Parts: sequence; structure tokens; C-alpha cells
Amino acid sequence: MTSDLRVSMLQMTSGNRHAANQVTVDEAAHRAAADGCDLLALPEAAGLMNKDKEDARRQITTEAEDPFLLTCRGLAAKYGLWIQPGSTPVKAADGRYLNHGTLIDPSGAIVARYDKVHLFDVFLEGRKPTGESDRYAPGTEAVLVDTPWGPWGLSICYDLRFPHLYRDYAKAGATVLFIPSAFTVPTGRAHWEVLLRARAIENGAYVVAAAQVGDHEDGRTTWGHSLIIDPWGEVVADLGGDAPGQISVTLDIARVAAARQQIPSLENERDYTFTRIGAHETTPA
Ligand SMILES: O=C(O)CNC(=O)[C@H](CS)NC(=O)CCC(=O)C(=O)O
Repeated sequence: MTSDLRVSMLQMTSGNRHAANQVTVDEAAHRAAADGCDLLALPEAAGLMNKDKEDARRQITTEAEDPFLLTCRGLAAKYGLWIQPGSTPVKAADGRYLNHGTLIDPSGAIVARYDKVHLFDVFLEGRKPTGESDRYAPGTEAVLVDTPWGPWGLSICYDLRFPHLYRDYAKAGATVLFIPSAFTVPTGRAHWEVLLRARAIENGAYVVAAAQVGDHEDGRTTWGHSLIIDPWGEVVADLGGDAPGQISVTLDIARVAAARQQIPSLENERDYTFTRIGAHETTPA
């Protein structure tokens, strides 16, 4: 297994048309290649951030026709880069709309596909319900993909709050967990970094979480703070909350095994019985 993985992470303010987002990624891939990177990681909704369902659906195509993914595939091949395009909306053959993650290899081939499993249907104080499942159908498959740097686990944004997904990836040997996101500002402030660091620590894996930032054309504002976290839980890159940006860092994949050797919590797991003591069974004082 190759130990050094040089990653470039892009923090974006994606717009509600594909074309401008493609220009942003074109420049980012050029920079990643100039920095000697193996991999470029993008945020959730990198190719199209558009909460207007009708307007979005006029633009969303199948994966094969998607202009953003075609651009990413061309850039991967041009620069010999792996690209994790975060996610972008696509239409499935059966007509369902999906929040669609992929992994593209340096030949430009899509080698893995992951559709967001846990959709963001929450009720934040003082806000309209987010209703992501009104716009997308949920995926039903966890996807781990073998690479020269070990297996990588795919996920998207709100999946972060479902730790068993990452534990399943880690038990199967995942070295890197991708969590591309478009977090809200209030939940980002309160939960983002602590949840990401927890996923890295409890799984002894690198976490690569490229994020959307700032004020978007579709009216949303996102938290930013794209983070890369090492298997010991230390933040190795943070792009801040103010503006788009890009950072290139070298990850040492051998540190995954080192963390899991020191704290073998994945192996120390045990089965247990579950007992509930009901109030009706207690003896009154
Ligand atoms: O649909 C798009 O265009 C892009 N996708 C999103 O913005 C998604 C669904 S609305 N956002 C999240 O999952 C935020 C999760 C979050 O903020 C939390 O868990 O606290």
C-alpha cells in the first residue's frame, strides 16, 4: 500500500448553474496538479447548488450526461488526478433524483458511486423545514472503494450524524472517510468540528470533509470550515468560514494502522445484552 497521499481540498460557494461551478473546479484541478497532488476533494453539491426544485430539475441530467461530472472526468484524465467530486444532483434511469457522490480515477473513469443515504429532513428553530427528501430519493448502499492507499469510504454531509456508517467502513479497513458537506451555519457552529473529529477518532481514520461556504445564489448560507482530520483526531487542515479556498496536504496512511494499534477499539468491541428497567417494575418507596 502506498503511504503518502497528497490531497488538495477545495472549499466552494457553488452557484445555481453548472457552468460557473465547472470553471471553479477547472482552476482547482490545475492548482492541485501544480501542487503535486494525487487527489482533489470537492464539497457536497459542488456541481449544482439549487434549492429551487423546478429550476434545478430543468438542469439535472443522468450521470452520463451531467456536464459537471464530464468536466471532472476530463480534468482527472488531463492531470492524472483522482477526483472525489463531493456530490452533485443526478437523475437515475428510473426517474428518481439523487444527491450523487462518485470517485473518479486518473483515467477519468467513475470507479465508485454513492447516493446520499440520510437525507436532511430537520426542523431547526426559527427556520423552514429543510425537507431534502422532497427533492431527492435516498440511497440504500454504503460504498467502500479500494485504492492504492487502502479502501476509502464515501458519504455525504448529514450522513455524518450516523456513526454506524463510518464504523462499518472502518471495520472493513477504510483508511480515508469522505464527508463532503454543505452545513448550515447554526449546526456548523455547534456540531461540525466535534462530529468530524469524533468520526476520525472512533474509527482511527483520516476524515476529508470539503465544504460549501458563504452566501449562495440560491439564497442559502453555509458554514465552510472544510477540514482534514488525522486518525488521532487532530485537525491537519481548516479552510475557515469566510471564503472559498484550497489547501494541499500530504497524509501519511501508515498513521491509520498506528492509531488502530494503540487504541484497537474496533477489535475490542463486544456484544452485550440490553436490559430496560421499567418504572412500573420499581417498588414504590
Ligand atoms: O441539496 C443541495 O443542494 C445540497 N445539499 C444540502 O445542502 C444538504 C441537504 S439540504 N445539507 C445538509 O445535509 C446539511 C446538514 C447539516 O447542516 C447538519 O447535519 O447539521
